[in-house]
Amino acid sequence: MPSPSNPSEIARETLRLLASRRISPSPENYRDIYNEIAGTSGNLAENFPKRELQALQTALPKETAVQQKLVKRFEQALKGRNWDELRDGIAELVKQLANEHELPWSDLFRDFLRQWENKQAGLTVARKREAIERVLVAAAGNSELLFGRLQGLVKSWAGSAPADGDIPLVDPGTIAMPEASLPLVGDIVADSATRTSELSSDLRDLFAYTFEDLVTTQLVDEPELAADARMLAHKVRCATSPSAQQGLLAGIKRFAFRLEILAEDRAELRAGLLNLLQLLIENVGELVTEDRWLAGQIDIVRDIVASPLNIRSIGDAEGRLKEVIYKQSQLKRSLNEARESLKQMLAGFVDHLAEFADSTSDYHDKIEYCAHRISMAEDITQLEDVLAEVIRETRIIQLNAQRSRDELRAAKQRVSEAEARIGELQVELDRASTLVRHDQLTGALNRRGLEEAFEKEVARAQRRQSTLCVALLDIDNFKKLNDSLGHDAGDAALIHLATVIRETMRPQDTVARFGGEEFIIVLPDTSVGDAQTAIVRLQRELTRRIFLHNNDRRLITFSAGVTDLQPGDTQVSVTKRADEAMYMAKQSGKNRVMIG
Ligand SMILES: Nc1nc2c(ncn2[C@@H]2O[C@H](COP(=O)(O)OP(=O)(O)OP(=O)(O)O)[C@@H](O)[C@H]2O)c(=O)[nH]1
Repeated sequence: MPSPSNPSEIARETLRLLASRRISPSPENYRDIYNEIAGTSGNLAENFPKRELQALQTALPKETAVQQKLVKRFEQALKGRNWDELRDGIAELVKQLANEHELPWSDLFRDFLRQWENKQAGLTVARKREAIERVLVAAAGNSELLFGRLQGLVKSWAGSAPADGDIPLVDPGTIAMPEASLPLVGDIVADSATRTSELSSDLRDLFAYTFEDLVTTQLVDEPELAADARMLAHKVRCATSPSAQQGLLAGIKRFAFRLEILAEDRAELRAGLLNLLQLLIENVGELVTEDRWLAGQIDIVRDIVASPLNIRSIGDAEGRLKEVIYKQSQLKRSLNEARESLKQMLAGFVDHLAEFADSTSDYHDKIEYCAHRISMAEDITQLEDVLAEVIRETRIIQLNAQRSRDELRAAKQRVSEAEARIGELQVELDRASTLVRHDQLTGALNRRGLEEAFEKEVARAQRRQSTLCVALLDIDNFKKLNDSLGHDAGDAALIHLATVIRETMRPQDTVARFGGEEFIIVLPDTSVGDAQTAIVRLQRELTRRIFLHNNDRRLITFSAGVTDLQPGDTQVSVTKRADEAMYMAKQSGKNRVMIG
């Protein structure tokens, strides 16, 4: 049979063959057999490289709205195997990419440089750098967006009022950048017109440089954060693709948040220090009665400056300083009063002495006159009168002398009473005011001190949205220890426990004596599980550091309740919960820690 030559014959023959070969009449099978009969290859439709084009479509950029639209069009064309649509789509995409490169980067850089070097009121180099960093983060990997944002930024700088005086190019405290190591403006601008395609790489370098060299120098006291900054710098350098840059965003935001917290802490620290210094200066006038007080004050400040600063130690020093100053002023006032009454007594006594001297010289004159009258007397009756006068004058002088002696005795008595009062006052003030916020026996905070510390910790936890735990400890069988070893041994045991607590817990944990043999520990930034673990660790430490009294070894144990601060809690409610948990610990056998 001759081969069919025209399309309708080929079509008919195709249908026949499909039937005789029992092949299902799908469009693909029809097309295959048609090609077979017509002697044509799979040609265009057959060769349509669907898989390759799909891979191409996946790789196409989709950052901007325009790009996304074009990719959509490409996808449609691909679905319909429409070569024409594909061709037009690709052409437009290429054109769009070319347009993107036509963004006037060199103009923008000229303006950028100009505004970078201009001095605007309130804008330091550090601020400008910060703004650039923000733009970089916001437009990571999207050059069109980056262009728009940078342009907006440069315009805002241009719109700022020029600075009157010399604005420092670098904020105080910011490290000056060694010119040789600057990977930024100079290099970028030198050939910005020819290297616009390398823009984001240069800006990445600038970004990494900021993290690695500038941020880390500000984090000498924060090695963990500094290590994170270096890690981020490394990641920024490696993040060449838009998706990698996008992936960096969350990390950078987290880092920025931590920097913000750190800045807040530092501000608080600075304010605390300033308060402390102010307090010292304001009250220096009070520190005149005894030099050792002044030395004590200075010692405290010296200690604070010598040790690593933290908000709690400054708060603690401030509290102690206030108490010392209070005591000092009280003591000074009392001493002044006592001195004043001594002065008055002395003045009174001198008056009496003068009076006494007057009356004695009067007496002498009178006796002399009497002696004269005796020598002139002619009979006994005349002598009687003179003698009576001598006796009268002598009595008067005797009475005067006795009165002066009595007054002298009374004054002496009053002086010794005043002395005793000063002594008592000193002891009383030592007891009452030296440790107003601290328990005198153990040196831990007392209830008042705890109240203040608790308030501060709660405010801090709320501000940072962090957890805060409270543990209440009660020594087990303390009465037995007191009864068997004596009250002094009991006191020594309390001191021992307070010492072990202070040395075992973290510096940021607050320790207070809540009552007789009860202690409270406030644990900031701690989950309730971790707080329980910390208190159990304290129990273990107590078994290691055994209490020794007159060579008598006694194991001190305690039961504890731990709870965390809940929304709406007050110090009373949280302490009550911890107390209930502690009670449960006692009920279930003592020497254990329960969560409330
Ligand atoms: N040495 C000394 N003892 C104190 C002080 N304050 C309270 N105490 C004593 O602590 C004891 C507490 O006894 P209890 O409340 O019966 O408690 P406990 O014997 O520890 O019994 P549990 O708590 O059930 O384990 C009492 O004997 C108080 O006198 C103090 O400052 N010094």
